[in-house]
Amino acid sequence: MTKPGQSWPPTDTEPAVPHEDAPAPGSKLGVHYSHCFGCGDEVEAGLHIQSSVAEGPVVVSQFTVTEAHQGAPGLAHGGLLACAFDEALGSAVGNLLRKPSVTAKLETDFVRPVPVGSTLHIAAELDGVSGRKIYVSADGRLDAADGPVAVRARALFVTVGFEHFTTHGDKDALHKFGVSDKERPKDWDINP
Ligand SMILES: CCCCCCCCCC(=O)SCCNC(=O)CCNC(=O)[C@H](O)C(C)(C)COP(=O)(O)OP(=O)(O)OC[C@H]1O[C@@H](n2cnc3c(N)ncnc32)[C@H](O)[C@@H]1OP(=O)(O)O
Repeated sequence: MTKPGQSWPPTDTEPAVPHEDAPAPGSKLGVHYSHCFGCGDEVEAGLHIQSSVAEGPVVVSQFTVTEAHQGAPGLAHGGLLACAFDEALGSAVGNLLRKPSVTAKLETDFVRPVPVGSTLHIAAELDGVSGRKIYVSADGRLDAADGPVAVRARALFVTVGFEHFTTHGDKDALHKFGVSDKERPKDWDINP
């Protein structure tokens, strides 16, 4: 992917304009799937990320690091932090554009250690769209929205069809969303 100093997005893009049905700035975003490791409320050791819509094509998320998320003693595991950014970036894409999309590429810069007990404030912004490709980036700041940057991330999401989840996913779990083998629910316009 891009290296520091290279342009981002890496290709010509159109502005990422939020969908007319996207939640308004200030809206809290709920759990998109209760078993999601990033936001799900039924995953005890999950990240329990909470997100809301901000001004601009931006979603802000908070993630508090617990002992379940350690790599070194008292410090967050880098892979866990990447996971938090995947969720925060995906939440911006899914909720603002309302197109089912999956992460194709995720790049993280770990700028400073993130201790257990600290809360990362992640601001994810849609940077542009090129066909099915959606470019999005985020900063994660320690313990306050204006705290020091601890992690930065950039990602490419690719919009997929309904069949991505029905073909590759768990059909029984999808039935929870009212998905049959043939029919897509009318309101199923973001990721399950
Ligand atoms: C409200 C909802 C909140 C949701 C939050 C959820 C956050 C979590 C999101 C995830 O973690 S999703 C799970 C992790 N990701 C995956 O499992 C995706 C696995 N990969 C795939 O399924 C396919 O590779 C993929 C759908 C991404 C692309 O396959 P396709 O066959 O549909 O498309 P194609 O390979 O033609 O790629 C489309 C475009 O993207 C480009 N592309 C794809 N992968 C790329 C890559 N890795 N790097 C750069 N470009 C890439 C590709 O070159 C092409 O560019 P062009 O249109 O310009 O030709």
